[in-house]
Amino acid sequence: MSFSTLVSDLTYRDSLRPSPPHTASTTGPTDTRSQISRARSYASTAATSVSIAGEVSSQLHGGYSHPLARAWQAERQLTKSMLIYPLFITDNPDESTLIPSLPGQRRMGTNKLVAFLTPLIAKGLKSVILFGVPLAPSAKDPLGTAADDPQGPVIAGIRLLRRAFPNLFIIADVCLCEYTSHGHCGILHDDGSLNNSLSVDRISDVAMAYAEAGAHCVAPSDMNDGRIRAIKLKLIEAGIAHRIVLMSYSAKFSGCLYGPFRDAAGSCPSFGDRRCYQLPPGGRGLARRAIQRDIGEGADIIMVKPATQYLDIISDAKEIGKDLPVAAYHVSGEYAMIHAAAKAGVFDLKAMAFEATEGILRAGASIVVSYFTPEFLDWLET
Ligand SMILES: NCc1[nH]cc(CCC(=O)O)c1CC(=O)O
Ligand SMILES: [Zn+2]
Ligand SMILES: [Zn+2]
Repeated sequence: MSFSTLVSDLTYRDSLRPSPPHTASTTGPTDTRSQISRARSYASTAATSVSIAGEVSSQLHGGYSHPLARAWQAERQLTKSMLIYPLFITDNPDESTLIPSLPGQRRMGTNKLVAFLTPLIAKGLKSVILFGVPLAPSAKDPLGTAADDPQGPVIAGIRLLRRAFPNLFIIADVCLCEYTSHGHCGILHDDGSLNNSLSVDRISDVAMAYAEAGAHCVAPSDMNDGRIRAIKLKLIEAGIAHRIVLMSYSAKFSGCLYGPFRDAAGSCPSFGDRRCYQLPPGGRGLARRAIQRDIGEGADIIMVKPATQYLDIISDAKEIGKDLPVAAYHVSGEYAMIHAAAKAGVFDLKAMAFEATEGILRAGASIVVSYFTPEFLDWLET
């Protein structure tokens, strides 16, 4: 064993010795004195700077005892401009109903939007994502015709919000499941499977209609293969690609966390499930391929959804797409779980909302779609 290995080995073993007990958040004067004298004794006994460094680097609390110093430990601190708030807009203009499975969230008609959003915008709301909810059963058909109805809730909502709130960034979720009679995210073959090419044609037409109505961003959440490329090409052809952000739900996993959303949007499939077009929860490689593909097809932002069960995917997305922003959707089931657990006394709602959202940022996201947005506008200063 060489001298330097011996020294570092001794230092390492010393660091394993029990240190004097101290209180959780502060280090008392005795403790500090004993550290200094121990550090000095290392310095004076043969031990080189290696062992001093070992002793000193075991002390981490000093770097984060103050709240500001704690905040500085995060690579990305949560700010209001990172948040996107989901809005469910119904085809009944005067409707405003609480959604039972999404505590505190409402389904609203266009006549209710301005009064609802005015105070939120005053508190710093920067962006919303719109979902259309046709309530009339007659509004649904196999092609999801209502999705781009010029009088429908999304297009009417975009026009209205652009006029009422010139600084609000408006995102339109693009999918057919809210509008199809079968509740699937595309157009089907006779055997009930997705017809990918017809679906992509239709989805890209719907995206164009939202972009032309004034959305700043279109966000296809359907997962049909090739839809990003199809939308980008149509945007280019129409000469509006330079002013529309294309946000792809690239890594969207199937699972049980979308239940409250499907309640809210009335988009539960009438048969089967979404497994053949949403990713299997264990499919990390598939998610990486989907992210790579969507970047190659022209996505400007990539999204991972759900969020807290998929932090590794968010981190993969940031690594694969290091030159574009990564968004995460903290979905309805995650929100409902936090509410239910807080109500049962498991934890404090606000503390958990922060912990979950900070985890999402730490993993690599810089944009978060969150039902907690109105609360964060109260909780955050900037
Ligand atoms: N394509 C529809 C869509 N867009 C966003 C969500 C989920 C959002 C949430 O759960 O909050 C869903 C549900 C689904 O795929 O069934
Ligand atoms: Zn869908
Ligand atoms: Zn399929």
